[in-house]
Amino acid sequence: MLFKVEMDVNIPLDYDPARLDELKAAEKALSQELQRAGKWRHIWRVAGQYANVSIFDVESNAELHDLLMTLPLFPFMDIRVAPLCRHPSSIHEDDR
Ligand SMILES: O=C(O)CC1=CCC(=O)O1
Repeated sequence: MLFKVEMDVNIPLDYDPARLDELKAAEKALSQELQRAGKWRHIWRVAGQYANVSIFDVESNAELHDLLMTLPLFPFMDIRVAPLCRHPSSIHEDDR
């Protein structure tokens, strides 16, 4: 199942910079692990914003929920999720 996930990151201005660096490093490591596993298909920075648009490929709504909850930056994120399905004009056979 494919989902568009929009993540806005809002870090408090007085948050400890060293702790923030740790969280960002952990977030990057987990994101890249999930990308290698094929679960996190795409991640794009939204220009001019501390935000991304991502495409996830997971088995269920519950798997997506559990995965998003494990993100180290989850406590600082506003997340919007939209389910995706194949567009009838798509030429990509592997789109589902
Ligand atoms: O910087 C972001 O958009 C938040 C984020 C998600 C995965 C990652 O590595 O950073």
